[in-house]
Order: sequence, then structure tokens, then C-alpha cells
Amino acid sequence: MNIPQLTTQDGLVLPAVGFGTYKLNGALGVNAITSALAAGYRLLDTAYNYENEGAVGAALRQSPIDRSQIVVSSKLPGRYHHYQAALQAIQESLYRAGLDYYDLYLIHWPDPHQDLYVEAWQALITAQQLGLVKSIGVSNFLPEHIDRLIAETGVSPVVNQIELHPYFSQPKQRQYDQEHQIITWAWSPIGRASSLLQDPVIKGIAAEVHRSPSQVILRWETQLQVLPIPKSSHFQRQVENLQLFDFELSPAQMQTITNLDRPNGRLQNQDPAVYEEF
Ligand SMILES: NC(=O)C1=CN([C@@H]2O[C@H](COP(=O)(O)OP(=O)(O)OC[C@H]3O[C@@H](n4cnc5c(N)ncnc54)[C@H](OP(=O)(O)O)[C@@H]3O)[C@@H](O)[C@H]2O)C=CC1
Ligand SMILES: O=C(O)C(=O)[C@@H](O)[C@H](O)C(=O)CO
Repeated sequence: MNIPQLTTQDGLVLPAVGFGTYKLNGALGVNAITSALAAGYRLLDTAYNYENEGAVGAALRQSPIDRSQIVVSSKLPGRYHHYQAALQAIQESLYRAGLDYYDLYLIHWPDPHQDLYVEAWQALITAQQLGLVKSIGVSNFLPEHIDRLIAETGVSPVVNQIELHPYFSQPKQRQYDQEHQIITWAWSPIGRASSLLQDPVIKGIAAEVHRSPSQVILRWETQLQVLPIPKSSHFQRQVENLQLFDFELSPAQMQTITNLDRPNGRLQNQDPAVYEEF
């Protein structure tokens, strides 16, 4: 499958759609991730807190695809934001996966009340210098958090992974990321299979373009220059969620979907200004 590519400000080449692995654990998880690689995914998103970096590593070893062809990304939990703890957690992440490097490593949440994310960022910078990770980024960071990282370390994240779907389309954060050459990734890009997939507006456009609701949403994200990371444990859906590049949404269809944005559109009210996850 021919997937377009995006290049980060430090030269990391990313496929325009990746594979989310939250809840894909154990042998069933390994099977689902192996199946995703067979379907054509070349970007895997995991996290220390998903407790499945081992499953990701096992799937990578089972796959005939060379490691160098796959972008593997993981995330640092809030309980390891102190510098030394963060460096050890990144090493532990690698041991769990059985990898000698991650292509990308993100701070999972800023946890602003704890206020250690700049220290965590300094550890990610060191991990990159040591070759443990090729590129570094953040997740769930607001402009004020990224401004501080840049002001205090001089190093910008290359990726910001945030909640983004038609009910929560994040225009301000997208604009900020774009102005700073940061690639925005969409987590829960199809709204975690909530009522979004049944939305009559989405279903109407899906009928117009002869695609599924999931494909319409993911295509809308890629046309916004956002990189979605849908998760599915089923091969057919994994394939469906990759088949996004042989059709196009018109400007009017794009705008109609963007208009679905709601002020309280988050799935679980996880506002990074106040939400903390450890
Ligand atoms: N950085 C962060 O804080 C966060 C990061 N993430 C990352 O983002 C990834 C994706 O988000 P996630 O929350 O998993 O939600 P998604 O929006 O990817 O939705 C996943 C759900 O949609 C179902 N599904 C997938 N494809 C289809 C389809 N074509 N038609 C109908 N249903 C479908 C899946 O079911 P089934 O598996 O049965 O097919 C699953 O229930 C995560 O896996 C994780 O890697 C997620 C949350 C927070
Ligand atoms: O899945 C993730 O990456 C998370 O950060 C979690 O917070 C997730 O959003 C969740 O559902 C927690 O209930």
C-alpha cells in the first residue's frame, strides 16, 4: 500500500497514518500488531503505561519487515519526570521492547501541577544524545508547555500527539504546532468508536464518497496535515483504516466535518491544563 510521508523538522520520515496499540496486550496484542504490520502499517504507537512495549517488540521480531522500515514510538509516564528516573524509564522501555533504540519518544502528559516536564524534557534530550531515541516529542502539550520547553532548553519537540477527532478538532493547537514546525498526531482519531461513527453528517459524507465513516474521518485528519493513529484489533478494519489515499474530500466536505467541533468535545474530559496522569 502506498502511504504518503511526512518529515519532521529533524528529518525523521513518518508515514501519514500510524497504528495505535492501547489495549493491545499479551498474545492477542502481539497477533493484532503483527496483523497491522502485515496490513501495511509502518508506524507503531505505544507507551510505558500501556504495559505492551513487550508485545510491540515481539510483533516486530515476528515480522519479516526490517526494523529500519518501521517507526516505533513510546511515551514517558508522569511518575518518571525526574531526570534520572526518566533516563532509567527510557532504558526500561527499551528492555521491555527488546529494542536498542526507539525512533521517537514522547512525554506522555505534561502533568502541570507536578511541574517537572522541563526536567523530563532534559532527560529526553540526553537520551537522544546517547542514541537511545532518534527523535523526541510530546503528547497532550498546550502552547504554554511547549513555549517553556523551547525557552528553557532551546530544543523543540518534533511531534505533539493530542486528542483530535471531528468533535474536538483543536484548531488553535494545530495552528500553534504548524507555526512551530511540529507535526500534530491525532489520538483517538475515530473517537474510540463512540457515537461519532454514527454521526449523520459523517455518514452522509461517507455515502457521497462511497467510503466508511472511519475512512472519511481519517481522511479529514490527513487533509488537515494531522497524522492519525487509529487502533483496531481486526485485520479488515486495520486495512480499511489505511485505505485513505485514493479519494479526496472537497473543501466543502472538509468544512462540514470541521463544523462538528464542540466546546466540550473531549471524550473523557482530559484537559491537559489540569488533568494529570502518572
Ligand atoms: N497520548 C495519549 O494520551 C493517548 C494516545 N492514544 C493512542 O491513540 C491510539 C488510538 O486511539 P484509541 O483511543 O485507541 O481510539 P480509536 O479512535 O483509534 O478507536 C479505537 C476503537 O475503534 C474501533 N475501530 C477501529 N477501526 C474501526 C472501523 N474501521 N470501524 C469501526 N470501528 C473501528 C476499535 O475496535 P476494534 O479494536 O474492535 O476494531 C476500537 O474500539 C491508541 O491506541 C493509542 O496508541 C490514545 C489515547 C490517549
Ligand atoms: O491511552 C493513553 O495514552 C492515555 O493517556 C490514557 O489516559 C487514555 O486516554 C485513557 O483512556 C485513560 O482512561
